[in-house]
Amino acid sequence: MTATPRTALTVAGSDSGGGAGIQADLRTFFACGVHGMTALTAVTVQNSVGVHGFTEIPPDVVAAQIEAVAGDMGVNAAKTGMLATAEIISTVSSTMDKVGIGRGQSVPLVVDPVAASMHGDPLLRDEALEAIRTELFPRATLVTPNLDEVRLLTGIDVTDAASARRAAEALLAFGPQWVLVKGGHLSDSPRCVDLLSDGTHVVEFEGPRYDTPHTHGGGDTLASAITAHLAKGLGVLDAVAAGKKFIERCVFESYPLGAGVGPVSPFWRLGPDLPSPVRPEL
Ligand SMILES: Nc1ncnc2c1ncn2[C@@H]1O[C@H](COP(=O)(O)OP(=O)(O)O)[C@@H](O)[C@H]1O
Ligand SMILES: Cc1ncc(COP(=O)(O)OP(=O)(O)O)c(N)n1
Repeated sequence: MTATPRTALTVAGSDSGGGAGIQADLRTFFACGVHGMTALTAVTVQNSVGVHGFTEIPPDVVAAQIEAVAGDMGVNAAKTGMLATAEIISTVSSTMDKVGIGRGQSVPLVVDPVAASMHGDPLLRDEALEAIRTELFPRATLVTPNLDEVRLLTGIDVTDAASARRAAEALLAFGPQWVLVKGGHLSDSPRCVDLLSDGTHVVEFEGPRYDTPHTHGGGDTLASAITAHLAKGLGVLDAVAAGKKFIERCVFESYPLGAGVGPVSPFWRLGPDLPSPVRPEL
């Protein structure tokens, strides 16, 4: 018997293609060495070419999943991804308070404000954006929007470092402790720069931009790697630094699958004997 591992909870939707959503979160938690737990919010019909529809889980069932694992197994850090509706967002927000997860409580909460897939297919009902701003963001230790989500949430079009800083300030006004503005979509930029701010510290995490179309699940993988490192006891700055290093390599190791966009790969972390695009014969 070994020691009890650290635990991370993801509250998110299922991607039937296995590259994003709860599947990406679980494989990232595993690769980062924490025990992953799930509260499913929606079932998407999804593959490499897009999201063909989704069905939500009843809010009381979402709450029951969170309470079941928090009460019995304990949660060291949590993240939210696709939440689909305003009702689910409200229920998740109040349940997080009830079980002691989120800003001002002992367990950190990472909020990835998933609104649409990379193909532009909606993953959030239109009326739910306001609930993300007013109910979820004030409870977040860290929020991790991509540039499309920044535009939806603040109206700010991020084109450079100065507008990324303005966007971070606008997002901090909704009440999260930290904001990470992800720069992956600035495809004109030769480097991928993610800007982290709590209003006092402003840090740019800069890395290479790999020339690959296969970045499905990148946002989920980054947010869950950060969550895993928070679960292991790192502070936000160190957890984001570790998450950025992790996602860089996952993008480098991404692989084609299906006719469209393939997923980023956390397999590299698990050693040379596991399936990896660098060993295509497997
Ligand atoms: N081509 C790439 N090469 C290296 N890192 C990338 C690449 N594309 C995105 N990233 C990184 O992956 C993470 C997710 O970024 P982004 O694509 O902006 O979010 P999302 O997947 O939510 O749309 C960020 O850390 C970003 O810098
Ligand atoms: C079920 C589900 N959740 C989230 C996403 C979006 O994931 P993300 O990591 O932002 O990746 P891309 O959509 O950019 O590939 C999803 N597609 N499905």
